[in-house]
Amino acid sequence: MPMSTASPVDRIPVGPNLSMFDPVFLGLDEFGTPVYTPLAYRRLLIAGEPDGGKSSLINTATAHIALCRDARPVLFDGKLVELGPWEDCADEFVGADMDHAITTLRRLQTVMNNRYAWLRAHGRRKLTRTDGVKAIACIFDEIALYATVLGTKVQQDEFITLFRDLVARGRAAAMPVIAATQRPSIDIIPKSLRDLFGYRAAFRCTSSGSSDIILGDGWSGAGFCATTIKPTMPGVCYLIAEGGVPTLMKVAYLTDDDISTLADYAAWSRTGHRTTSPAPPASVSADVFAA
Ligand SMILES: Nc1ncnc2c1ncn2[C@@H]1O[C@H](COP(=O)(O)OP(=O)(O)OP(=O)(O)O)[C@@H](O)[C@H]1O
Repeated sequence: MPMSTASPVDRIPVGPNLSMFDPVFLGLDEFGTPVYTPLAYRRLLIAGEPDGGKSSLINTATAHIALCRDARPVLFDGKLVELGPWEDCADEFVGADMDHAITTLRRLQTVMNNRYAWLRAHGRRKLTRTDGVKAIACIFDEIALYATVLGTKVQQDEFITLFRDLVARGRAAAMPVIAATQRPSIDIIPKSLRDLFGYRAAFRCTSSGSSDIILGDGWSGAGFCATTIKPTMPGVCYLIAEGGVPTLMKVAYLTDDDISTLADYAAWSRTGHRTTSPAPPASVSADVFAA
């Protein structure tokens, strides 16, 4: 059968078996070693000044999640443009709408409670790959918008309470959280919330205090400070993992074209509908996406 005209789908290697429980390639460390982390049980905080490269990390993670058969992405993006390309891959996409944000968080809390009830009934402590339950990956960009700008004070407080509960309890229920902010300040990321994130990425900061708010107290004094990342080094961050030492790394970069191509493919593999053209090429069999 002749190949159909080249389309975005043709350029993507078919990978129908990606799993939320597989390690995700995030980038390279300063020695050129690939940095991988599984996301299924992670809470990842991404913070730093504007233009530091937070979007590249959030998009790299979102791309993996969108391509996983066992993941259900729930996206919050008050700015609409960061996660917007992935909307067709998401179970729920929340924009600059506080009512929608709170309703969605309440639904997530209910699902989380149900998952905990199931775990308890089965004498288990956490969901695993073999349970056949999909991970619900909750991705927020930018949290400050929901926590301080949109809606009323009462709504912002409810948002923060529900968000904190999701971050605190989501892990065992296979409901990982990835949250980004360009405001690494104590009012947006109080220590009690920061410490719930086992993984934290500090992109360029303008003060050692901001860097410590992300990485943890004392790291700037120990020589790990995101103020040393120059404006000419977008995509470079310090990544700290539970109990470890911050690693300087450069995150993988997806161009806007890469993102739209991947999102198109992921949307088609999930829904049968393309985001940018009507049908997948005949050269790609739908069988490879069977559960
Ligand atoms: N990993 C990377 N490699 C190379 N260039 C990068 C990388 N990440 C980001 N950049 C460059 O830096 C620019 C700003 O990056 P990005 O939009 O991700 O920053 P940001 O921290 O998300 O900013 P904002 O907070 O304003 O959304 C990008 O347009 C891109 O040109």
